[in-house]
Amino acid sequence: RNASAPAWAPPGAEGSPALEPGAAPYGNFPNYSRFHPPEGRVSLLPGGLLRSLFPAAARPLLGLDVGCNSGELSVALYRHLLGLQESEGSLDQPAAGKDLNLLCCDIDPVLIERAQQCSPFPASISFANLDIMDSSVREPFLSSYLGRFGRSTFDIGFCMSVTMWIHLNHGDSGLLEFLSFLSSLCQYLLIEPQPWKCYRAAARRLRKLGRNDFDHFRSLAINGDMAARITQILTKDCAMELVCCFGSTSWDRSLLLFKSNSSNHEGRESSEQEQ
Ligand SMILES: C[S@@+](CC[C@H](N)C(=O)[O-])C[C@H]1O[C@@H](n2cnc3c(N)ncnc32)[C@H](O)[C@@H]1O
Repeated sequence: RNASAPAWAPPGAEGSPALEPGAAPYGNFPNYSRFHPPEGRVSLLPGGLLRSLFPAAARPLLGLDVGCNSGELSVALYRHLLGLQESEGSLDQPAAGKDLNLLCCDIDPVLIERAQQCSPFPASISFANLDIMDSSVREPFLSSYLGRFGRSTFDIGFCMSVTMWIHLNHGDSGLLEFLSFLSSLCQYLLIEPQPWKCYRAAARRLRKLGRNDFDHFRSLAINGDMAARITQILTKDCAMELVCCFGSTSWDRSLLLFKSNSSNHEGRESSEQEQ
């Protein structure tokens, strides 16, 4: 690794002038998808996933992508889950027989602007600048989006390579609050947690630079096998069950799918009503 690149940067980011050390304290790397391409992760998900998770849903499905960066993974997920080919644009009918609306948010307004400009599916994928940890803003914002569909929760949430940044910036309590919030908001949750070695690298690099933003790091009691810890929190404290682990990507990260056991989710209500 090039000494001038941040240690928490994606592999291959060496020497990129856009990745100045300390320039991305939230993991808000520009061009992130170039270094951590979406294909490596979406290809782990079965194409018919939505149909198997929501066999009875007659209405459009709603998804929330937290920490979407400039949207490349969001668009790839949308295409993959609906069975659309790369060449197909917004006029094409989803082949998987499901209608999906995605709300994608990120704390970085510049990344969101880029995502909005490049989105091939503006009618179905919305990008919004939102700090998901700011409850005074997120609650009205998300309620307003859900309200447009007459809903109060999402069918599925995506949280890909985001938990470490929430954890480093907001500590153990922030991570617990974040997971609890997501589990109350989404019937299913797909999470790609960063492993602990990434934390060490991120904190070490910023410490060397004299930054103390990640003071939380030394006091984190939630540590070690992060996939196991996050699974434990979601299943013990957040009334979710682990449905599936889609395996590790070549970057040693698991894709974990959880399902809420709570009866608050409309997906369950509507499929029960339909029977
Ligand atoms: C490492 S990138 C992952 C991007 C994308 N999810 C992927 O996996 O390709 C982490 C993203 O989370 C965003 N992020 C971090 N903290 C956030 C917060 N509190 N609210 C919203 N987005 C946040 C960062 O800006 C960054 O774009």
